[in-house]
Amino acid sequence: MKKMIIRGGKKLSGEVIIGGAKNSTVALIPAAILADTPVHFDSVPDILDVHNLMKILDQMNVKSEFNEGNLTVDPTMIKDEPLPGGAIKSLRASYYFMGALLGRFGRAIVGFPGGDNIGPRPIDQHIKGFKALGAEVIEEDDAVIITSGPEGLKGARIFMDLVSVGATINILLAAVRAKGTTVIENAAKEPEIIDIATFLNNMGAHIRGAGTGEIRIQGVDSLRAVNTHTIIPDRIEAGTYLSLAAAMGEGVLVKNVITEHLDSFLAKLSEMGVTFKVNEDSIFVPGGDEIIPIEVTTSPYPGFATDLQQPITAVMIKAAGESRIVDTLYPERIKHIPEMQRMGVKIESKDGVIRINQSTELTGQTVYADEIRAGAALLEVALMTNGTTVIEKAENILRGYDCVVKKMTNLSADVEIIDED
Ligand SMILES: CC(=O)N[C@H]1[C@@H](OP(=O)(O)OP(=O)(O)OC[C@H]2O[C@@H](n3ccc(=O)[nH]c3=O)[C@H](O)[C@@H]2O)O[C@H](CO)[C@@H](O)[C@@H]1O
Ligand SMILES: C=C(OP(=O)(O)O)C(=O)O
Repeated sequence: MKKMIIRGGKKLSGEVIIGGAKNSTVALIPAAILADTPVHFDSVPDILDVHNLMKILDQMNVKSEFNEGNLTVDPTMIKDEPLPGGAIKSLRASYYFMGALLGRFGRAIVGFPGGDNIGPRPIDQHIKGFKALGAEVIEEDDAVIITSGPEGLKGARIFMDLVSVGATINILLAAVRAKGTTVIENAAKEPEIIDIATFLNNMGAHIRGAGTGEIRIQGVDSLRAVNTHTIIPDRIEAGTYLSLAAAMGEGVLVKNVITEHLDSFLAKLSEMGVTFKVNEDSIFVPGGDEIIPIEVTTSPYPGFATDLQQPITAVMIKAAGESRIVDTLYPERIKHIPEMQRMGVKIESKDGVIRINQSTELTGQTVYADEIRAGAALLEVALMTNGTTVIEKAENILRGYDCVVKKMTNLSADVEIIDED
C-alpha cells in the first residue's frame, strides 16, 4: 500500500508538461497485439496502468520494454493464452484484450475487468458488438469466453444503445481484421478513439469516421507498424493541473496540451471567472481570480468529462456561493465526498446533485483515495490546507497520473509517496 503525504499551504507556480493520455495508452497497448510486427509508442505516461498492462502482455509471451516514455511491444511470438485474472483485475481497460484477442485469434477468454469504484459499469454494449460480428459469448466463472465461428468474424452494422468509449474501441479492435465492413452507429467521439484509429490506420487498417458518431471499418488481413506512434496528451491530467492552477496557483503554465480537447472544460473555467491565456499547445493561468459559482453537467465528449467533475471541485471551493455538479455518466461517482467533508469542504450529494459551497476552514487529514479522480481531487484539497494530509491507497492516483510527485514538486508543492510494503 502506498501513501501520499502532502504538506499543504504553498502557492503553486512554474511549468508542468502533460504526459500521454492514459485512456489512449490503455487501449493502444492491447491494440498492439493485433500487429504482425513489433510496435513502438512514444509519449507513454509512466503510470501503474501501463505497468499492469505490460504484466498482462507477458502472460501472452508478448515482450514489452518501457523506458523514458518509449514503449516497444513485440507481439510476433504471441501465445493464445486465456487471461482469467491476475493483473486483469487491476484496471478497467483490460477489457480491451477481449476485442484485441478476438481480432487476432478469433477467440478470447478474459476475466471481468477491475478498475475504479465509480458505480455500476456494465459491458453489455461490448458483448452486443461482439455478437453482432458473429461471435458466441458466454459469461462463466467471472470470465467472458468469446468465440467466433469457423468462418471468423464478419463485419456488421452495430447500433450502440448508449454512447460508450470502451464498447466503441473494443468493437473497433475486433472488427479491424474481420471480413467485410463494420459500421458502428452512435459511436463515442472522444479524442482517444481518433488516436486508436490513427494508430491502426498507420499500420494498414481501414477505419473512417473516428471522432464522429459513425465509424466505418473495412477489415484487413494484416497490420504492420512502420512508424512510432506518438500518444496524444492527456486532457484529464491537463484539466487537473489547470484546476489546481486556478485554485491556488500564482502563475502556472500547462504545456503539451491540445487545447481543442479542453474546450468544454475551459468554457467552464471562463464561466467561473478564471483568467487564462491559450497558446498553440500550452495554457497559462495567472491565478488569484475571484471565483464565481457555476453548474456543471457531465456528458460524453465533447461535453464536460466525468473524469474532471472531481478535479474541478477544488476551484468550486473558492467560489462565493453554491456550485452544483450532476454526473450523468456516473451518478455514484461520489466517493470523495465523505473524505472531503472531513477536510472541512462544504460538499454534499443529494438526489443526484453534488453541491459545493465556499470552504475556508480546510484541514489536513488522513483520507482514502477510493478511485483515481477522487484521489486527484483529494490531493488538490490537501494542497489548499495549511496542514499535512495523508492519502491512503495512493496507487489509485499513480494508476493514471504520470510522474505526479515530480510534477507537483516542480510546481513548488510538498508531496511525497511512501511505500508501506
Ligand atoms: C479506460 C477509459 O477510457 N476509461 C474511460 C471510459 O470508461 P468506459 O469506457 O468504461 O466508459 P463508457 O464510455 O463505456 O461508459 C459510459 C456510460 O455507459 C455505461 N455503459 C457502458 C458500456 C456498456 O456496455 N454498458 C453501459 O451501460 C456506463 O455505465 C457509463 O454510464 O469512459 C468513461 C466515460 O467518459 C471515463 O470515465 C473513463 O475514464
Ligand atoms: C474512470 C477512470 O478510469 P478507468 O476507466 O480506467 O477506471 C478515469 O480515468 O477517471
